[in-house]
Amino acid sequence: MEASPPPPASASAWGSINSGIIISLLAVVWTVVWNNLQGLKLGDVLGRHVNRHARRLAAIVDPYLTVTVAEYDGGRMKRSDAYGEVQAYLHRATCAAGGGVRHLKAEPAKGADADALVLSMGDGEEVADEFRGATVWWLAFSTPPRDDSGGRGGRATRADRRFYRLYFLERDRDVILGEYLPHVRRQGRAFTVKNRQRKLFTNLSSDEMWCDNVWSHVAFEHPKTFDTLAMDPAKKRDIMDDLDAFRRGKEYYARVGKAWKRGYLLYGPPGTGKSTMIAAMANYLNYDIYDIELTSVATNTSLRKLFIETTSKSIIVIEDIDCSLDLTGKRKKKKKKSDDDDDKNEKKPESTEEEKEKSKVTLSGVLNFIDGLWSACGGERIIVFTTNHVEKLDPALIRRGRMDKHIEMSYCCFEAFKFLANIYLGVDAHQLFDEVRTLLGEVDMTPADVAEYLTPKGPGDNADTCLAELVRELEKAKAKAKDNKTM
Ligand SMILES: Nc1ncnc2c1ncn2[C@@H]1O[C@H](COP(=O)(O)OP(=O)(O)OP(=O)(O)O)[C@@H](O)[C@H]1O
Ligand SMILES: [Mg+2]
Repeated sequence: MEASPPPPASASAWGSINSGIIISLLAVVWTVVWNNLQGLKLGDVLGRHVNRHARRLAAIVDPYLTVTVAEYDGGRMKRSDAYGEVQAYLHRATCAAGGGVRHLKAEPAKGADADALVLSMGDGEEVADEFRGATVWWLAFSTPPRDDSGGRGGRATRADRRFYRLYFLERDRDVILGEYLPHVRRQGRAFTVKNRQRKLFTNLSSDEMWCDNVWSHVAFEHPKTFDTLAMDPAKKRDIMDDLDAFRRGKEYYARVGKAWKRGYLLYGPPGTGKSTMIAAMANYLNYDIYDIELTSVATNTSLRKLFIETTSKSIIVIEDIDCSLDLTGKRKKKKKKSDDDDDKNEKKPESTEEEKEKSKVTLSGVLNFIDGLWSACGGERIIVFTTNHVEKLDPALIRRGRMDKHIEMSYCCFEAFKFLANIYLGVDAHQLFDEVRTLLGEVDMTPADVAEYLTPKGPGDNADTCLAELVRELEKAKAKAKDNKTM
């Protein structure tokens, strides 16, 4: 049986009345002296203490209830979300000067900052909190690991089992259970999102997977934002508005009965900024990125598992969807025996021997992943596909409802060029701008190439030399295009 922790000192209604009163009086005297030293008014201090001790005495006739939040509940290997949320909620009170917590626990922060520590209450520490006139106390405690698991069960059974226990008065039951606890979870989540180190996840191949781990991650620190992404300003605004509407759309999606997710298809030639756009979207929304390498996903079942293990507030990306698998418009062709029991009734795409080797995920597996029943779990996810060849994709894959917004990433227009010139060279106007405008109207050049020519390469390079080089390259491209036409 789990060892029961001592009740919180502040909630010591079960202590003897006499010692309670003596301790209370001593506490009042000490605090009055201390606060007078700090310059506070005697009346205020006395008033506060009388209130607090009156509450404690009231607790003698009004018993306490408790709610315990475990870090790992049951045999689960995944840390409980509720525990993390309570820990985050209590973070400020734990670290606050004068908050009463003297012993803190420190763990290395998972993220890019190697020096950062996550601080939480040490064992036996408690903090008080107020909510709608009710006082509650949170106590942190842990118990030794269970030794009946025979070494099974991963992290949950090898380390101390940690808990938070909430104490509150019977009379506050409704407000605490109905309002305070949801409030703690919401606030804890908001704190975590605000302070978290965003992550870029990639799926592990089936040989690398262990336990329930299907993703590995690094800190996501891509510098690209919408402020440095060159594209038609109206189009950029439209995308940002769309993302804003999605982020705020929880009630809307619930009202119309749709899962809270949105699909974006980014298509266009190489170097037009599709991957860059994904980074800008993640930075704008403050979401994590799950980058799925589809060729290392063994089966449709594994794909579903990957999806289930993603968290909300994330962008799930499949780059170059046309190259990852043979998903291109062959759904209705001949039916083959499936590698995966789950896929028995699916029509597999026709593919070469080599593709069959690696492509065990089918088109219908991907369709299910995007909008099957499981895709509704969790919510607040964006799914992004990128491709260089939109015309090759099966229409079912990219129809509205699956890929809700189709964004063409195109060759560099004059507006995008001006934007890049400003970022790379700090110029808004130049005598070569007119020439660049004419040439960009005649030849196709990607923003990636334009950005490269506008990047100063040495100490002698400046706006004049970089723009002159860009004009030269545009002229070369124009001549080449002309030659190709006449051939
Ligand atoms: N619209 C753009 N604005 C600013 N920089 C851009 C833009 N497009 C491309 N770049 C720059 O060009 C480089 C390549 O872009 P990116 O990788 O996003 O292209 P892509 O469309 O994803 O190409 P691919 O189809 O080959 O994956 C990036 O380093 C990026 O900085
Ligand atoms: Mg790319």
